[in-house]
Amino acid sequence: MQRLFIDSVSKSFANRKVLSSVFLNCEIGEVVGLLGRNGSGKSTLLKIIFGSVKADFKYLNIDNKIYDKGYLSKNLCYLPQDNFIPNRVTVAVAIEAFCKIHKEKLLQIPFVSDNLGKRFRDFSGGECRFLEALIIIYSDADFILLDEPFSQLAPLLIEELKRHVNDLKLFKGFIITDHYYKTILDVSDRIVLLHNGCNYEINNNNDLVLHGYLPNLNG
Ligand SMILES: Nc1ncnc2c1ncn2[C@@H]1O[C@H](COP(=O)(O)OP(=O)(O)OP(=O)(O)O)[C@@H](O)[C@H]1O
Repeated sequence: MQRLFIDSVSKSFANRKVLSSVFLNCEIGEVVGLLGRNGSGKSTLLKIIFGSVKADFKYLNIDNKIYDKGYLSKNLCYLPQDNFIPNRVTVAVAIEAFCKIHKEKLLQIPFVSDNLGKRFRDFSGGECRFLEALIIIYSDADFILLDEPFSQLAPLLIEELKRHVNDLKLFKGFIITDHYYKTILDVSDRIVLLHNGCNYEINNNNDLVLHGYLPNLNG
């Protein structure tokens, strides 16, 4: 079975423990939603899996091989919180760099095929985010990490992006974090919450209240 898991993750910044013995796993065919309050360590955890931040300790296993940095598996793609495709690059060149296996499907999306020759600097912030997210979702990697893919998108594009994640999860495993928590609840097969440096499996809204993510509106 194709599976990514990371275990025993601990990470401190300047003596402040952000992650403490965290576990997260993802299989092909599932979307794992990662929730947590501001500063709970969601981005740090994704960066540790990808390999751009070094953990104090971790055990990372992708398809039964141990990795120090996930990107070395060549089977992991990551959408960071900030734009990552340089402004002068065209949509066509960016697609060429990331997408071969699912390229034809990506080119069937009108907003993509209509704008192949345009550079990223010619799009609005939300349009850039949408395109970057699509390119990562349709990349060749089996495991996809998405850090706030919905954050700059208007409702129609959020719905469209959710559809693409759903279509591609036949071939891939996704770990997605965002503060649009209802969208995360909609698109995910299971939810993991980071709180006080630890991971919690979430089964319903009450669990989100219990672990301090949602306010308790019943007093
Ligand atoms: N390079 C760094 N140096 C020092 N502290 C850092 C660094 N990166 C992250 N932190 C701290 O680690 C904590 C977790 O940050 P992280 O960005 O992972 O949180 P997050 O859950 O993604 O937050 P948000 O939802 O607000 O984006 C924060 O308190 C942050 O200030």
